[in-house]
Amino acid sequence: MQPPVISIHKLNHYFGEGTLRKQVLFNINLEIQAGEIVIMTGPSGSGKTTLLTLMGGLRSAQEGSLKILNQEMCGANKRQLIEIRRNVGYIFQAHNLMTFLTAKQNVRMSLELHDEMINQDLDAKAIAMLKAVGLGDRVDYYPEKLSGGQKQRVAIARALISYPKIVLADEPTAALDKKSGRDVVEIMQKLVKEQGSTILLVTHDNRILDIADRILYMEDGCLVDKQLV
Ligand SMILES: Nc1ncnc2c1ncn2[C@@H]1O[C@H](COP(=O)(O)OP(=O)(O)OP(=O)(O)O)[C@@H](O)[C@H]1O
Repeated sequence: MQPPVISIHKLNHYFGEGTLRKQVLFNINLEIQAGEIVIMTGPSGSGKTTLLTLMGGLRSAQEGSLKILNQEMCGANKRQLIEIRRNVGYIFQAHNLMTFLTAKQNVRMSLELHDEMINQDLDAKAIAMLKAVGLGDRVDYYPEKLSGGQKQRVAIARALISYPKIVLADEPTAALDKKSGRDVVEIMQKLVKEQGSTILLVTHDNRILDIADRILYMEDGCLVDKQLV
């Protein structure tokens, strides 16, 4: 059997220094296998985003063990964090598209960061990915000419075009109406299953819980067992 994509053991995390130091994650234990769709939910301030950013190598783990693709992130240096991020696709609530680039250029840009892509037809790859998210007729549009759902689909195309092993999504439907939110998560679900990626999605949106293989519930910095569906 393959090792888990993410393996967390007795993880604690703190913000602040000295007397202001505050513990926000408490004894987190978690394993996520390749190909799983995992949704994490729970009250505001419970620590979901903090855990997500640790799992994406966006901040370094302080105490306990956090392995991403078998690489220990606890005490990792900047170079190791950057290295691991190459395997992760990020999708945020605010899609963070570059307003001065078209949909195609936004998607293409994420491939330009990969050395092995030099000499490949990046435009063709970006267009194919935009088609996969249903935006084949919008490749040359600037973000301001796209709806919220369309912008989020560009963000998905941008995150998935490099076939990341791990996809992290933080509230990807928060700014969307019911129909667009549903479309967006179904596209994500389909593509990550096709690519064999693992997805971890943080949400308050109860309407999308059914796409998950597993639901985690976070409360006061702890992962708790709770039957949700
Ligand atoms: N950079 C930071 N510095 C200090 N405290 C922080 C920082 N980021 C988060 N916190 C605190 O850590 C705790 C967990 O925050 P986090 O954003 O992880 O929660 P969350 O469950 O994602 O909340 P939400 O659902 O509202 O996004 C909160 O008490 C928050 O105030």
